[in-house]
Amino acid sequence: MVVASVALVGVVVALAYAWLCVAFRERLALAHKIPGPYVYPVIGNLYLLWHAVRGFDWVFQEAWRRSEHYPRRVAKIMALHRVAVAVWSPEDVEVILSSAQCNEKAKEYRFFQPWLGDGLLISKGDHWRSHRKLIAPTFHVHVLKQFVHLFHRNSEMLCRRLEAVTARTIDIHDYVAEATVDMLLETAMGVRRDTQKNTFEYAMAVVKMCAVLHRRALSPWLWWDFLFGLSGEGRKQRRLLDTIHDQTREVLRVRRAERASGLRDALYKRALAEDADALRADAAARNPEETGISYGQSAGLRDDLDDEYGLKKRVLFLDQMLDAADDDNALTEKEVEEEVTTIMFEGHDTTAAASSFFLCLMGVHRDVQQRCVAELREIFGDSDRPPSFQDTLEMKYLERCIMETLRLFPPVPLIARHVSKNVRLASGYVVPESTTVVIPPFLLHRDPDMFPNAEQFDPDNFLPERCGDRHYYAFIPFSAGPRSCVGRKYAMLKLKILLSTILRKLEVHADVPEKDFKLVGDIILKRKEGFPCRFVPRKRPSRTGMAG
Ligand code: HEM
Repeated sequence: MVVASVALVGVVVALAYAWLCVAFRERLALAHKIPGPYVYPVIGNLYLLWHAVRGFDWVFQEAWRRSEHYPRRVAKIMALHRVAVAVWSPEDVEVILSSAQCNEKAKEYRFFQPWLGDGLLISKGDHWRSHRKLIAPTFHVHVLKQFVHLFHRNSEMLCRRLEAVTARTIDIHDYVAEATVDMLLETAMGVRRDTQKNTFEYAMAVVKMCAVLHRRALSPWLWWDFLFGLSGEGRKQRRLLDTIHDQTREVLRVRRAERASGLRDALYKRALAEDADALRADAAARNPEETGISYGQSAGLRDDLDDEYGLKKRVLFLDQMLDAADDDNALTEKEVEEEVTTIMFEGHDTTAAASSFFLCLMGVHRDVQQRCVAELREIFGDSDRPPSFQDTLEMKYLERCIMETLRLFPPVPLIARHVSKNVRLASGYVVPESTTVVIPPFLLHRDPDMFPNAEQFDPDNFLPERCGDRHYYAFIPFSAGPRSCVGRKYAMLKLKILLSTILRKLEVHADVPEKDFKLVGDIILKRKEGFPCRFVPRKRPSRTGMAG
């Protein structure tokens, strides 16, 4: 009886498999031409997921090691009729990111749905297009200039917290995560930090939520919503989402109340008054040609963040959302919540990771740190004055260090797209329709043809003369093309002000060289061991010479 049942199941599986092979023969034939690890019948490459039991840092290291087996920088994995293709040469990445047929996020992003709903990161079609048109102008550089003093004030507050723990080894991520949430609240959302409860709790809930999504993506038995809902991970997700969505609702409540009491833009106006001198100096120095804030050779790629409509309307992100909901009925209440939740996530955890990697690298490369400090002393002398927007344009070496950090440790280590029609890559392979294409900036950025000594930390990789001839798509920490990061200029400005303020006041020390970082390719790239650093107050330069 048992034998007969097993035989019956075997026959059903074999027939179903044979049917899939026939029904999807074109897709499978194209997929089989792409190199990849050995594909077993039925389970395909699913066996690779069992490596997850060895830990997620191990999965990341293993994928990195195996990528060396594919010199054309294309590889596929498959199971049944489903195919995923990874591409990490600039030419192939360009084909995918610039193609209108590849504008849709991969199906796997559905795991974000309970968290972000149909927010900009995962939405598609006309919904995405109309929301992007509303949101992009609120991150135009002319809006961002208003934020300089708010970024600085929050950076100073962070420095005071770091001064209270000098000489102790701390996990700097815990500190910058809270600070980057506070900055986001005070700038894009226009609400004062002190109107919000516990932003640290929110920041930590986001970190844990990314880990839940990562574990789910690597555990096929949790892909089914029903089973996931019953699992411990599902329960954890529900608890974390309560904290995260509470924060969104609280932000909306406060800003709505301010608008109702006629305090719209109050924060901005108050901040203007507080920092009027710095802003006046900034305006005087403003060069209309200079939109500032570059991000490597990708600066040559113009997109909707460069359009001049940002000049006409300088509205904060959250006010733009509320105007669209209250005045124009262009957004529903739910849509506003989803976009706020999306920006709250994308806008802080990415910059927290970038700052944490940067500070750890500075702590190890003391000579590079010294050059950053020397540049800051040229800009500010020995004055404590706050930075202006113009100052941030002078921070050329610091900018190169930030970009080199984003090259080696891109906060978003994987980008994934759904390809709706067959797409021929520059390498000649054809990605079949209905495929997930994965782009790992982490591997792309370590291409020795694009970056000599690709594994070394070398800020000179971003000297203008080295960027000139490099492929535009060789460095894409913010992605590229129509779905590029809407907050990239905001991020670069925030990073420059936050990191320059820290380096002006504090020396940073770290002991672990980057080759020993245990990386976890989570939704946002992290280190398994955290980001251990020590801070020491920086001595002021003497009149006769420079102190350390
Ligand atoms: C160092 C900081 C940042 C990095 C490295 C980064 C990176 C990225 C990347 C790679 C994408 C594309 C993701 C994908 O296609 O799956 C993206 C999208 C996005 N980012 Fe960022 N980001 C950063 C900061 C920010 C900030 C500060 C904000 C907002 C304030 C933001 C908002 C967004 C949004 C809304 C999208 C979705 C855009 C769309 O699909 O139209 N990001 N980001």
